Amino acid sequence: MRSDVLAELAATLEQRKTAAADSSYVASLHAKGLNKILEKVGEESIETIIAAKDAVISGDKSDLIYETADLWFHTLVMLSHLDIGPEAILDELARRFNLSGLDEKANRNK
Ligand SMILES: N=c1c2ncn([C@@H]3O[C@H](COP(=O)(O)OP(=O)(O)OP(=O)(O)O)[C@@H](O)[C@H]3O)c2ncn1[C@@H]1O[C@H](COP(=O)(O)O)[C@@H](O)[C@H]1O
Repeated sequence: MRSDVLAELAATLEQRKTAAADSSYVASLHAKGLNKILEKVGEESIETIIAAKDAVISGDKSDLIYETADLWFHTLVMLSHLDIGPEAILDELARRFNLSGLDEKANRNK
C-alpha cells in the first residue's frame, strides 16, 4: 500500500498554505477560501459518481480512478484548510477496525 503518497502530499499541501496564490493551484484555492474549496469537493463528488456509473456501462474504470483521485485530493485540501492532516482520518479508520458497521449503527440508535 502507498501510504507514503499521502504523507508526501500532506507535506506539500502544508507548504502551499503559505505559498503565493499565483504560484500554485493549492495556494490559489486557499486564497479563494473555504467556500471555493467546498465547491470543488462537491464538483469532484458528482464527477466521481458519474464516472462510476459510466464504468459500469463501458467496463473501463480509468475515468473513475482519475476522478476519485481528484476527489481525494480536494478533500485533502479541504482538511488542510481546516488544519486537519490525513493522519486524523487514517486514525479514525483504524479505530473502526473490527467494528462492524451494523453493530456501530445499532449502538448509535440505542
Ligand atoms: N494531486 C494534485 C491534483 N489533482 C488535481 N489537481 C488539479 O485540480 C484541478 C481540478 O479541477 P478541474 O478538473 O475542475 O479542472 P479546472 O477546470 O482546471 O478547475 P477550475 O478552474 O474549475 O477550478 C486541476 O487544475 C488539476 O490539475 C491537482 N493539483 C495538485 N495536486 C498535487 O498538489 C501538489 C501541489 O500543487 P500546486 O499547488 O499546484 O503546486 C502537486 O504537486 C500535486 O502533488
